[in-house]
Parts: sequence; C-alpha cells; structure tokens
Amino acid sequence: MGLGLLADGRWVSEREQEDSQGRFIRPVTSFRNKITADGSSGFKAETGRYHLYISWACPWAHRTAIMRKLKGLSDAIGLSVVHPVIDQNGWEFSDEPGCIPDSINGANYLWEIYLKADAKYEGRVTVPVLWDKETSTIVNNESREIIRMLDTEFQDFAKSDWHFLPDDLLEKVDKTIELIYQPINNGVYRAGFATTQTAYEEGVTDLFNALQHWDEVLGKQLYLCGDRITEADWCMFTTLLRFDPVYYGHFKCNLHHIWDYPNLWNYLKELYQIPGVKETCNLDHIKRHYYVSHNKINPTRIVPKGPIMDLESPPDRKIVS
Ligand SMILES: N[C@@H](CCC(=O)N[C@@H](CS)C(=O)NCC(=O)O)C(=O)O
Repeated sequence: MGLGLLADGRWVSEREQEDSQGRFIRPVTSFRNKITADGSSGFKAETGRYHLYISWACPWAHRTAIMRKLKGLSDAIGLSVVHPVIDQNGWEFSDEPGCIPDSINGANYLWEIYLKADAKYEGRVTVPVLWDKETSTIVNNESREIIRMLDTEFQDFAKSDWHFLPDDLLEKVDKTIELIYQPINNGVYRAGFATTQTAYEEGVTDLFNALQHWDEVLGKQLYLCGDRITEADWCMFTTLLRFDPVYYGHFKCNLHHIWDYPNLWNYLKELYQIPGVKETCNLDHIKRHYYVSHNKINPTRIVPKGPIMDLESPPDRKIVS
C-alpha cells in the first residue's frame, strides 16, 4: 500500500495491519505528553517553542490545523506540511504547492523526526506530530489530545476568542468524540481497509447507521453537543469533508453521499464557511493522498476528476427542536 513503519532504526515497507478476519486495526499512538499553561507537565505553553507537522490530506492532522488557525495560534506555533502522497519512504517533505518543508529539523522524511525524538522508536510514522524545539522531542502525536491542548492551554497566546470546550459541556464533548470515533472517523477506514466482505460490511453498516443518527440530531440542534460549536464538531467535520470526494468511491462507503443527508450536508457547509476554515481544506492534497498512496486499493493511481461539490453555496438547514 505504500505504507511502512520504523523497525530497528530502519524504515521498512509494510502494509496496513489487520486481524485474522480482515478487519483493519489502528495501532495505538505512542507519544502522549501534554503541554500545560502552567508548565506543570514539563512542557509549558509558550510562543515559538512548538511546531506542528501535518498533512493537509489527513483527517486527524486536519483537526489540529483547524484548531491552530481558528484559535489564532499561527504565529505562536510553527507549521510544516508533508507531500500528499505516501510512497516507499513514508511521508516526505517537499516544496511543491501546498507543502511546507521542515524548517526546524531539516528532515527529508517524517520518520527522521520520530527517530530524532526516540532513536529506538518502532512502529508507524503518522501525522499529526507536535514537536518541542526546546527539548528536541515529540510531545504528542494523537490528534484528539493535540486539539485539546491547543484549545485550552494556549489562552495567553491565542489571538481569537474561539473556545471549543465550554465548561458545562466538557463531559458531553468527550463522550461525543468517543461516540463518533469508531463508527464514523475510523469507520470509513474500517470499510476501506477491510480485506474481507464481512469486515467491510461491518464497517459500512456501523458507519451509515451513525450518519443517519447524527443527521437526525442535526435536524434538532445546531451542533453535535447542542447550540455551540465544540471540538467534537471539528472531529466530525474533517471526515465529512472527505466523504463524497474520497470515502464514497475509494473506500466503497457508497450507500449515500453526505449531500443526500439534508442536515449533515448543510452542517458541513456551515462549518466550511466559518472564516479561516476554507484555507485549511486542500481537496487536491486530499484526493491525491488517498487515490495515489493506497496502491493496493487503487493500483492505477488514477485520481478522479470529480465530484463537483459546492461547499460555497448558502446553507439552508431547518432546525425543528
Ligand atoms: N491516532 C492518530 C492517527 C493518525 C494517522 O493515522 N494518520 C495517518 C494519516 S491519515 C498516517 O499518518 N498514516 C501513515 C501510516 O500509518 O503509515 C491521530 O488521531 O492523531
């Protein structure tokens, strides 16, 4: 599949992991430290100290890019963007349009960053990566935890008033992020990377049951957790954005398009049209990443021209509470 991992300090090509029934297994993330406003964790929130490595293509990394942008943290936290296609050597830095080379460590490949953080690191080399320039290490490479840190620990440097974790919704936000993870965010991968009919059907069934549920919820309330936008909405957004252009065809998630669901489709457009969000949505990188990197699923590496998808048209969701 053009995907690989680090083993014994070397890069080795390897396919996606699966269980004996052909079900996709997502490996556990390894760097789990935390940046805190008061520095009690050993990583203090500071301006100019941290750097984010992302791919515009990746839905997990995209969450962190949205958070950095909307919180007004672009001056405080640096950014590098890898080439959209994963080839023999994994994620690669490039100066092609849309990419930002690694100005911090001067790496050619993302795996070099992982080895610099931990010379004994073994396993997958994934985006996003939150890098600490002061201690030359990876603080964290789990998107859900990175967005939480950017949202709550960098208040002194945030240049906007957005806050995506209201005190009274903390539990609900966590529960919702958890609730949409398996069937939706990971569900598209469970369908797309399945290697048996049964595993694929399990993934697709869970996915479309969950989409139906959330379409109904979004007919009654504005956002996933109620009347305010939260971190959970950004977790949902990056999957919905990729759905019709990629998951519908490439991952065979084709019972319905997102544009068939009146509430989900309008909700997607509403979030897309929030100032600052569009600049983080690179559909060219998104399509090239999936259709070209997964050569087991798409051996010709042909990237479809469509679909024609109008995310700019005015949303007209009807909320009936
Ligand atoms: N748990 C991670 C998952 C990140 C992840 O799977 N990223 C993918 C891109 S969409 C990746 O870098 N894959 C490369 C690989 O597995 O070799 C998170 O949410 O941050």
